[in-house]
Amino acid sequence: MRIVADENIPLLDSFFGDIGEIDRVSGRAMSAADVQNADILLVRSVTRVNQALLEGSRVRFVGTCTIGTDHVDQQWLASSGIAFAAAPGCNANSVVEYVMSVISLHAERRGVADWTKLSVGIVGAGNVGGELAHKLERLDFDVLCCDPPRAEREGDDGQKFVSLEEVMACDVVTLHTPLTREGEHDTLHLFGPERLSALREHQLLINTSRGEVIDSSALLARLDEPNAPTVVLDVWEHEPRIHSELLDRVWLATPHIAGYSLEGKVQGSEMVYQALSRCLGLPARKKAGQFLPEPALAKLSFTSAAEEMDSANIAMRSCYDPRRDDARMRLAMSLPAEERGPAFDRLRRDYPVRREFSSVKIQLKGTSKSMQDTFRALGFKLKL
Ligand SMILES: NC(=O)C1=CN([C@@H]2O[C@H](COP(=O)(O)OP(=O)(O)OC[C@H]3O[C@@H](n4cnc5c(N)ncnc54)[C@H](O)[C@@H]3O)[C@@H](O)[C@H]2O)C=CC1
Ligand SMILES: O=C(O)C(=O)[C@H](O)COP(=O)(O)O
Repeated sequence: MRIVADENIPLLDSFFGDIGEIDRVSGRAMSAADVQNADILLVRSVTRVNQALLEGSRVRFVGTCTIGTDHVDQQWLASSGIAFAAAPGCNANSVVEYVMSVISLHAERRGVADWTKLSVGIVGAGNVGGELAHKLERLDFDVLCCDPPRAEREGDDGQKFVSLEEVMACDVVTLHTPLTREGEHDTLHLFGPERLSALREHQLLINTSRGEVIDSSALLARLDEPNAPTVVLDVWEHEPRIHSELLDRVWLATPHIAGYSLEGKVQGSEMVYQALSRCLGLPARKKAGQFLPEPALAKLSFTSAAEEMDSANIAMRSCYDPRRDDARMRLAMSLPAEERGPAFDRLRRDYPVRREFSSVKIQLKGTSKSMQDTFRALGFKLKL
């Protein structure tokens, strides 16, 4: 069995080595010639998987080790009898931790002593948005969610959803929809000139969904106007060749790495390994957890002298500080124009190991119940 795989998929040998012979290729540059003699194709989000790539090949299974599937023509795969699997939810927690870290930095920057006083509006309440809402509610934030497809499916029996306009009145507006180009609720340029003009100076707009959910020319124009909102972008139109003027105008800019915790990436590989094993009728005994190394930061300790929010900020930022990704991104994007695309991809290929909050044990000595609840809600393990 011949497997062609994006070289950036972690643990290829560990998960897939005994299923077939693996050829590693660049996901971004993958061509029809690369996959011609493959039986199995494993990708991440940067490979367009469609008729042009696969027609005439032997490929019978395609797996993407990502949540998003907008790069895959699933209709064509189904009509060609090619099995397909994605990794829903694999890196949802990583994105949630990115957003929580951004919100905590924003609160500090704005002089908001209690970050839970910021209302948060979530657009798209699936695996990422739903988990984010859950964590924020546990922390006592006011959260509003807009998800018309879920609202229609679940009716009055489900969770309460509000309109996009209501969500857009929140202090923080964060986008977690898939990129869809057709249908009643398509999201391509969901945030165009009109919606962007409704956002005000005190508001924070975060996009970790797909770049094309925001019209970047309209955003650029809006950011040049008075009373523009603060913007954080992890995803960009036309990656890896991003709009560098936009980069100059956003507060935090990161190279599509919100989902890049080690846990998230390895779970993506595991979920596709499970799906492929099912498809081939093989036992699937390997688990992501067995391959995760010991974290560099294993323990943090706070005493009764620790202040709740300061301690939570220290803990979150010791695990993950988006400002470091922003600094690396700005440095890379200061290269000459023709070198920026490859530099964007290098930032992603060579991404440093980032562990999730759950990898750190927090020791709390004589601290309040409220402080313990905060750490638990953030996802840290407690050692009392
Ligand atoms: N920046 C990054 O590193 C990452 C980005 N992503 C992106 O985040 C997206 C969301 O991920 P999940 O939550 O796991 O997906 P999901 O499929 O579980 O949830 C998406 C939700 O958006 C809702 N939705 C669809 N159209 C909508 C609209 N017009 N308005 C409001 N809600 C709408 C859906 O009903 C669904 O509940 C992915 O599709 C992917 O594009 C995912 C992982 C990492
Ligand atoms: O899972 C998704 O969806 C994502 O956006 C991934 O985190 C993107 O990672 P790559 O596939 O581009 O490595």
